[in-house]
Amino acid sequence: MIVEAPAKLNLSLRVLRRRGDGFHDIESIMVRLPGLHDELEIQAAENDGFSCDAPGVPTDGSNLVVKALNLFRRETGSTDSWNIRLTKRVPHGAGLGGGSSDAAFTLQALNELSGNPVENERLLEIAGALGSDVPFFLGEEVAKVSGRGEKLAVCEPVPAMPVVLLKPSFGVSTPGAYKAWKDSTEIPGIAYGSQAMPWGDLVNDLERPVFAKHRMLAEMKMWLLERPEVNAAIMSGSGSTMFAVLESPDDASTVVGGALREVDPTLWSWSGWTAGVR
Ligand SMILES: C[C@](O)(CO)[C@H](O)COP(=O)(O)OP(=O)(O)OC[C@H]1O[C@@H](n2ccc(N)nc2=O)[C@H](O)[C@@H]1O
Ligand SMILES: Nc1ncnc2c1ncn2[C@@H]1O[C@H](COP(=O)(O)OP(=O)(O)OP(=O)(O)O)[C@@H](O)[C@H]1O
Repeated sequence: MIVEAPAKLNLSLRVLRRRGDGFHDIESIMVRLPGLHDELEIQAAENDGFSCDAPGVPTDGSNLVVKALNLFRRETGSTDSWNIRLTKRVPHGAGLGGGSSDAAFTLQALNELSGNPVENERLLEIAGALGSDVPFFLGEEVAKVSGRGEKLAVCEPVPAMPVVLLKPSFGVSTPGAYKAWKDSTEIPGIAYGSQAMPWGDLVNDLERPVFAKHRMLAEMKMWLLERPEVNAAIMSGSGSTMFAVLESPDDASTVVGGALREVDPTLWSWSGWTAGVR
């Protein structure tokens, strides 16, 4: 079975409060990027096997795909063995939920290949144990997420939008971003507030802690906001990816070319459409 595991963007990310368990309650509108996805090849085998082609992504038991397999087996008592090959296309440490998506789609595929022994509700609980972004990938392509990330709700229609993603060579630690959130301060002159879109606000409360540590991300955001082709620009998740909502998909190469020339020639970039109402 070949499975695509898409990335996600946070169109809005509000951090509400720190919880007693060390996590934070959030409210976020999350959207998949169907065109930017990892690929999982899952086959029945004599013995378990896992391979991954990307440098910097663990291939041992700490990989979220292996963790998903182990949790699925513990849940079902299944003795089946699987060989899983992961081809990474979503950069990691990027705020794009790459590993989380891999875990969710591994869970879903194993359940299907095993005759659906695990009910959806229980699958969501297992997903939540794998990580806060994992449950989102078992639901709709656009969803309102709350709690730690395990509560999914239907959200108002969001249009599919043309976007450009730009990521510097460094990643951002998600735990570090949340840890720094409460006491972080704003850099003067940087726009942190929400940007009004026809369907709602683009805003990310983790920009404040992350920009305090990585000023170039703040400067990249301001550079994007000054471009006539860009309607809005914001960081996704805990970063380091910044994304711009474009006036037209035809402007993508102009924006990317300008960023490579004027911001950072080593930027990773991707352009395409978010999921949503066409
Ligand atoms: C930033 C987002 O990606 C936005 O979608 C998510 O909130 C984070 O999702 P994730 O990377 O799957 O996060 P997890 O792997 O569950 O948690 C990593 C660490 O981030 C912090 N964390 C995560 C989620 C959350 N709601 N509050 C937190 O404080 C915790 O220190 C946690 O130990
Ligand atoms: N299958 C996987 N793909 C990518 N990273 C993985 C995977 N399994 C474990 N990891 C580890 O988990 C870390 C975070 O992975 P992931 O890509 O989900 O986070 P992210 O891109 O920062 O997304 P977000 O910040 O939105 O959660 C990686 O830096 C890597 O070390």
